[in-house]
Amino acid sequence: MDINYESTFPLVEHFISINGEGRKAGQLALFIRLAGCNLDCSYCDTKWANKADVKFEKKTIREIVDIVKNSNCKNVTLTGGEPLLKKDVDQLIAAILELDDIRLEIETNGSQSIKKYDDWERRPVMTLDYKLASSGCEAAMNTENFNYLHKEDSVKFVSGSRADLERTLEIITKYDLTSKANCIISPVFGQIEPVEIVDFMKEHEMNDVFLQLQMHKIIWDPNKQGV
Ligand SMILES: C[S@@+](CC[C@H](N)C(=O)[O-])C[C@H]1O[C@@H](n2cnc3c(N)ncnc32)[C@H](O)[C@@H]1O
Ligand SMILES: Nc1nc2[nH]cc(C(=O)O)c2c(=O)[nH]1
Ligand code: SF4
Ligand SMILES: [Mg+2]
Repeated sequence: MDINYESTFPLVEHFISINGEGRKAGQLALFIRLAGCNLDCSYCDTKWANKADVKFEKKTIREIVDIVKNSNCKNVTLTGGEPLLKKDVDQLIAAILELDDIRLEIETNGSQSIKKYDDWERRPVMTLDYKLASSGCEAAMNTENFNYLHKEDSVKFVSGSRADLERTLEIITKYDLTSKANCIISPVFGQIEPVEIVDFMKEHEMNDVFLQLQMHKIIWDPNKQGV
């Protein structure tokens, strides 16, 4: 792929923290957060980054690659907002993957196609949300994406109710998702007790599914930015 290193992206923040979510939870990671989203999930903890008037810095691919190099982090998470919406994001992804020894994860909301990455020689790891009813955005889900999952990818179900958990089970079963990728259930923070999720997993013998709590919201104030 030809990479135009002068292409720019709206960077709202970048920081090093422990990854609080997903299969790399607990490891240090550099987070690169881009502004703007096509969805408006009821529970979104990053609504500020999606506002039309959010403050951002226009950063070129060259500058973002420098941020990655200078971070000395092996894990890099590209998030937002919705990172896959951005024009030329594939060039940004390819440029980061050109660096040695970098594990790149994309946090994506499940509405954007991941098909085109399927045959990349080096491909980022996808953490793909399936938005449930309590998000208000389930209609936007692109289930064709389930055909393009790789084993190291994750499908994340952020659940806020018993109805969300039942739908999670239905979707995992219908698309045989545990055989395709890691399946993760995470509570909508503060909306459902984690024990209710564990009880549901036990009740339905969901042996191949991971429960995940957003670790950064336990370590720091849940509303703190930049962690
Ligand atoms: C802020 S989103 C950005 C990436 C992308 N837009 C998405 O939704 O996957 C990153 C992750 O945070 C999760 N998230 C957002 N608000 C949350 C909340 N209140 N409780 C639990 N998870 C939340 C999302 O579901 C998503 O998995
Ligand atoms: N510590 C920490 N881990 C995270 N993993 C995914 C995040 C995200 O917002 O995409 C996130 C985040 O915002 N903070
Ligand atoms: S898709 Fe992600 S960033 Fe967009 S509103 Fe939902 S949780 Fe927030
Ligand atoms: Mg977050």
